[in-house]
Amino acid sequence: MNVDIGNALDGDLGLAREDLDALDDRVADAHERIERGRADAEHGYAALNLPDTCDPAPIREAAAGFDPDHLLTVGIGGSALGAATLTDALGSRVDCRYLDNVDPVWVESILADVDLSATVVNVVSRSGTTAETLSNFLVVREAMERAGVDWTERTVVTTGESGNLRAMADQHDLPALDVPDGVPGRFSALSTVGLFAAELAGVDLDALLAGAAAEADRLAGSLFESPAYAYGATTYALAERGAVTNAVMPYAESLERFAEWFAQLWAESLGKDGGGQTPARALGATDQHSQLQLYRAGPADKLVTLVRPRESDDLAIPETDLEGLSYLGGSSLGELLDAEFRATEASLAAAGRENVRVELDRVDAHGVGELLYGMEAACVLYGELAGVSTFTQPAVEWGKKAARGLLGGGEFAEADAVSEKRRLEVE
Ligand SMILES: O=P(O)(O)OC[C@H]1O[C@H](O)[C@H](O)[C@@H](O)[C@@H]1O
Repeated sequence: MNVDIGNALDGDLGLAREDLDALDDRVADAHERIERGRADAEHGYAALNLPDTCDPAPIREAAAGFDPDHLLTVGIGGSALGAATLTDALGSRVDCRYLDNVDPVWVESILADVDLSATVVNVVSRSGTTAETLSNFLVVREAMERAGVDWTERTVVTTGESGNLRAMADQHDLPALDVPDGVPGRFSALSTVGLFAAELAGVDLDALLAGAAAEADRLAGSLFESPAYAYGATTYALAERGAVTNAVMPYAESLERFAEWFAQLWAESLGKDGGGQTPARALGATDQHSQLQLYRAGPADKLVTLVRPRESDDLAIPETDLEGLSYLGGSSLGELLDAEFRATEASLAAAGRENVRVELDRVDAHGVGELLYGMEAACVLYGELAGVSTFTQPAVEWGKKAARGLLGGGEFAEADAVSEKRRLEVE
């Protein structure tokens, strides 16, 4: 992963090179803290050891013997987005669907769309208790029974040591993959959680983990020596100066889901104690024709992260005799995308709007391994600099308890707040 922070300097928010030089001492301290956490495999920090600790063998073993047309991953948040990011970015020989919502109309349409007798189900929940995931799984299970498919023959469970899912896997003797200790969901893409889908999809897991390992090797006690820390420190420094939004704009359709994965990573990890940075999802070049107006001319309270592969396959634009379009003929869609990327970057900079360029060599397993690991390390560094508890999500838990209380799943004070809702209806 290559990070260019030049356009983050001397813009409207006033971040100067000297500020980053001054911040670098704190980056060194934070790096030491992160390395200590990794050495002790502390909760959260253990995720940054996955390139070494993740063993693809049990994942391959769980996937062997299946040759499905469809893979239905049932999970939510960190138990779906990592896998979805990998299979979207790297392509799949299997039709991958992600049941990560409980919209009944949508769930029903997916179930109607796949051949359940040619489907593998991977039900993923670290806690084994998430209501959306377990409910969806019960629905899928019943649909399989109705279709005369033995779901126990086609289900692989990925979960923690205990919980409802673990109990079900034991009861029905289902193949089960362990979610590694100390790895929160949003940091688990490079573990059993993300890699079962990737394996079935045909992704080269060794190359993916090698890419992550290469990025891990670049972590160092200075932001000027580590692309991941350059990104984490710069986004933190800009947030301190008022960049409350971070618009992540990949220039590759295959990385659109990456922006969604990034949004959970950034929001749940850093949105604490009144601080954080709101992740916005954009796509280049498409959103140049929608959101870019705001990013260039709206409030000076954001940064734009432009992400792209340095190389990719290309498609020629045919010659044309249409006057005014001749400049396009003989060029290629790749050249056009590249020009759009650089033009957007320049247009933001010319308006004083901070932006950061993140590049990978190609959207391949190695490059995506680098990118995901790099962003996780950047996030952990930002969390250290901001002094927040990066690996918890108490605000999310609050809502989960309220919903559970409403559904009669126990007594939760949080559910009382629902009846206290203020109303001012206009009909
Ligand atoms: O894997 P699970 O335990 O089912 O959790 C799935 C998701 O649910 C929660 O609401 C958390 O906020 C997420 O961080 C987590 O990834």
